[in-house]
Amino acid sequence: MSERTEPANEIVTVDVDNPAHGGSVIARMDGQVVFLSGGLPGEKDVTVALDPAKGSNSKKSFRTGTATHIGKPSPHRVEGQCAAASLGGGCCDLDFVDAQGSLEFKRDVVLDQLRRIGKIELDEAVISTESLTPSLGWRTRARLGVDEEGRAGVRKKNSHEVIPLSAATCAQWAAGLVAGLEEETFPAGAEIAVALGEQAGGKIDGEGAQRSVVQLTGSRQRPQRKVIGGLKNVTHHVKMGDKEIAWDLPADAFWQGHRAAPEFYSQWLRQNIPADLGLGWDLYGGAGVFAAALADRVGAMDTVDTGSLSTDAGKEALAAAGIENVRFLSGEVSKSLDALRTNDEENHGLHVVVLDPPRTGAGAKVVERIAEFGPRYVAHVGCDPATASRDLAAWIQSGYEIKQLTIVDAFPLTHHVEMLVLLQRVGE
Ligand SMILES: C[S@@+](CC[C@H](N)C(=O)[O-])C[C@H]1O[C@@H](n2cnc3c(N)ncnc32)[C@H](O)[C@@H]1O
Repeated sequence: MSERTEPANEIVTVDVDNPAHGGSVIARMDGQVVFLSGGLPGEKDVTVALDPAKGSNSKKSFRTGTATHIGKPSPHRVEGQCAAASLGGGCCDLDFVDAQGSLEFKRDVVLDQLRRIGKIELDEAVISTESLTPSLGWRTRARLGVDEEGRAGVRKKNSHEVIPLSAATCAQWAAGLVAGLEEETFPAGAEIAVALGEQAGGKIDGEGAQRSVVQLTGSRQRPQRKVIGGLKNVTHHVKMGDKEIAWDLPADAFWQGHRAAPEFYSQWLRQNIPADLGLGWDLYGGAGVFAAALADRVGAMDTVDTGSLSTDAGKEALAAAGIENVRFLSGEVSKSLDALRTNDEENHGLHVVVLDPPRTGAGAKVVERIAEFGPRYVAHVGCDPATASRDLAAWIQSGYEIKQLTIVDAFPLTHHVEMLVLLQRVGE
């Protein structure tokens, strides 16, 4: 029997146009669009190894490929900064661009998705951008895969294969996050959640940093969890106005990825949402960070989330901070809306809704349902430009207008981006 050989990659040279959603960039080749990874906007004479045009790809008007040599690099190009990504890790797909280039890349993607998906064209005056710092070592929580030999590490891109910690670590991780774990063995196929405690502003405690390591086995939806190292919970401190609030959270509970994010987002909310409001809702509220940020701006607040670990931590944190006007509910947002209060104790109605859905977005139906309750202000936080654009279009269709869009590079080294959007009911 003859051996099957893989077809050799076709090599072409292109100039890069604009960035695309998902971290690739777009070039054109004889009128055909090429989505290529490893390139930056404006780069010229880029050598591309095209992926074989097979299956559905061959029938479509686009090809995919990888940049292998850059003739005329972007002024924003830097040496790859992540050791794990250089070995194929699925973590840092944009580790070869500086902070300014990263922010411009993400701004272009967000505005493009708003135009294409949301049919939304914004006035420059309502758009602002921000890069969270630091741009390296910004993550104090991570999830590691475990290989057949029991070694923990970064999963390869689109694969279950693991790059063991002894071979490489990820440049997103704060110093000390995974220290010593390269010498331990874990059950094959488990997931390891690890977290470090932080002071206000995301500053890490240095040598004395608290750490928690939680092993997750079994199904992804309902894993068996076991604290296998350090503390049961680590503490995150967030400054809000003249208060500093402390959250004690397990390593596997949701907390914003960038260590400066909770404080930045809280300040943004406090700057953009006026005081003296009636009722508020904090939907997909996690541990109630946004509810806490607005607690002194509203009469009362209801927050809803499916995650019981963060809900429990939120209840404790707000009680310890003396915040008494926030009520935590566990459940799916779509099924909980009718159970939420519609007035505060002084009979003021629903004035503000904050929603921070997962990457899939809230969905047009949920947005339309919330809009029926008629809040004056909506703060929509979206971590996927495509689904957020769809949700924002639904807000506009439901009678709201965008007053402010802040595009935040909250996930440096990756293509991910956060959108903080303030909407107001038309006529308010
Ligand atoms: C991006 S996080 C926002 C967390 C929160 N705003 C914070 O800053 O901590 C999304 C949250 O949505 C929750 N979630 C996901 N799907 C949900 C749903 N259908 N209904 C309610 N909560 C959901 C997750 O548990 C997670 O806490």
